[in-house]
Amino acid sequence: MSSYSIERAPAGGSGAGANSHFSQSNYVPPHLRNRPSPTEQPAAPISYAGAAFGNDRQGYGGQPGGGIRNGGPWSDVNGGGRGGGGWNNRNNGWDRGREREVNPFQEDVNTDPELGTEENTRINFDAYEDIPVETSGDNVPPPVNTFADIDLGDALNLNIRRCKYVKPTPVQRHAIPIAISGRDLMACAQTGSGKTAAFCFPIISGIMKSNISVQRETRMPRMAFPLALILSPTRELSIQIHEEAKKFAYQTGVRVVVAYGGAPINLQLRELERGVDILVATPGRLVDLLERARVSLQMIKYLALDEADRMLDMGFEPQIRRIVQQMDMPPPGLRQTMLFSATFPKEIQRLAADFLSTYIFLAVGRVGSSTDLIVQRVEYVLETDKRSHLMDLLHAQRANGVQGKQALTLVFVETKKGADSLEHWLCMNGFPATTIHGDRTQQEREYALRSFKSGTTPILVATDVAARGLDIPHVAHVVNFDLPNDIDDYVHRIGRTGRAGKSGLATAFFNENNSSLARSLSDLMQEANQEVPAWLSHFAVRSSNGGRNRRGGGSGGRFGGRDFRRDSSFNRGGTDFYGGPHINSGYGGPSGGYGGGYGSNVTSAWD
Ligand SMILES: Nc1ncnc2c1ncn2[C@@H]1O[C@H](COP(=O)(O)OP(=O)(O)OP(=O)(O)O)[C@@H](O)[C@H]1O
Repeated sequence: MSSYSIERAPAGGSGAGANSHFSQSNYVPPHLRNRPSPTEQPAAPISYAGAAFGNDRQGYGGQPGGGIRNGGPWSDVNGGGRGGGGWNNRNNGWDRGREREVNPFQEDVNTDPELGTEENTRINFDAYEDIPVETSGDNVPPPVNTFADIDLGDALNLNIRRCKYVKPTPVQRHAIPIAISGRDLMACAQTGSGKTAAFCFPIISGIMKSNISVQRETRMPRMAFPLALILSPTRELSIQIHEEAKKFAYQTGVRVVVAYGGAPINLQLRELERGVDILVATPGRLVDLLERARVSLQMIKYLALDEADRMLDMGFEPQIRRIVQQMDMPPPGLRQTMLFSATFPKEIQRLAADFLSTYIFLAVGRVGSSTDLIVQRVEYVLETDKRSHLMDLLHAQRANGVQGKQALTLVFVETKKGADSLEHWLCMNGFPATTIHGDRTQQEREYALRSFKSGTTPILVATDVAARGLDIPHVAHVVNFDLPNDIDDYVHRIGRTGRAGKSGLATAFFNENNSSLARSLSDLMQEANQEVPAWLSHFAVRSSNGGRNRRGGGSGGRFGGRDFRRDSSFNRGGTDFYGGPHINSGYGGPSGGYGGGYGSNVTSAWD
């Protein structure tokens, strides 16, 4: 490995971030881009009304609990106020003359950012310290130990302190310097380990520091020209990323907008018209906006796919190809592309290489592994006994005083109908529950999430729509009432607990119908130092000739997280995906790799 200095990043590097001159730039906040040139119209004097942080809009009309925090983007527009545009350590956020940037920290607003004594500082970082890290690719920039080791800009640094992030998590330590240096990145790190910030910080910082021309936008005033696009597979996850990104971008002058299906498009169009730097979107709604010619991707400098393996699997891949390859987005090399997930089957890695330019592969922990912060239990339960078994678990929790807002239970089922019926049954039996799945309206889905988060209904019955990415504080227990067919889906589901250094419990109901998962489940549990019941090991042996899943259950192969470019079978035919074997491995992983083939589980696009 040749070491790489961020300060010495070449100005003409492969990605957009390579233009990281840290000098004062000509960056123009989006609300000013359709105006005459800044030289003709001097910036208004800064008059940020820092004390008033109220929001004069309500969430959904008539819905209880529709406060600002959980109101989602349908309620995040405030009224008047005035402030100054600005970037980096100028001290203000965007301002359209009519509108002031809402403070996303809300009740934290008067908290001195220096006083980092609250929730996120209690994160158990020791839990992450001995995690093996693998990086591969050319000239991998070295990791950092503190946020201060990277010049992210004063305004962003202040927001990091407001979030009470005292130090970077391992994926942030490695991924942020890579992304800041302008390199494309495929990053894999365990659930709940801080991947959102790992791609948001470099994007926000890059936009703050960049020289962006306003030329193209002035030609088509009704069309939005975002500089960064963050795609995610579900509406709720896009909403969450938007909420996070708004916190990180507060008073940086960088404006973040969200667009997702199921919500009125007119409101989203209005938000886009007001200007957008970072667009967070689900693929279906974005295609709609592109077809209406209300968004152009020609100025995209940063593309991030969250849950990238899901975004590139069979349910979404055509839409993603359409957005990334068939519209007006700059090609790899002219944009910077970052792919993040906790799981990355090799077949998907190979596909993903189409979207990347000489990228760095980063794995923090083994690809697809679960964190050992989660205690995993598997119980043999016949289909007919599942309800009474769940009831026993819930009664036991109640008897132990584990209930209410501080101990939420998320129950995964296979079907939407099953979700509704289980929810009804739980409510009838004295356990307030709600449900989230694809047959509910978006309003109902968001309301259900709020009701769950607030503890009003401390049980949420969900399909896989809630399996990925959702960061819900206080989920103490995940129950796989119906196990998924794919071990990666299991990893994401149980990852709704045990996040950010906190511990959690995951219970799975297993029976003959789940035989094909036995091998990979028992391997996964073993790897995470969990107790594997003897009966599950028997199932694993029995099913290892017939089972088929991503980890190679059928082939008896070991699962190992690593860069697919290191696997010679993927390099047959003379394609050099790799561009030089510069491999830094914190652990001597075997070369087995996935190998069982990517299952033919077609998942529908959820947005
Ligand atoms: N440096 C940090 N210090 C403290 N808390 C952090 C830090 N970075 C992230 N967090 C918190 O950790 C939690 C999990 O982060 P995040 O949702 O980004 O995880 P993730 O890796 O994307 O998970 P998933 O794979 O499930 O999507 C969030 O509540 C976030 O605010």
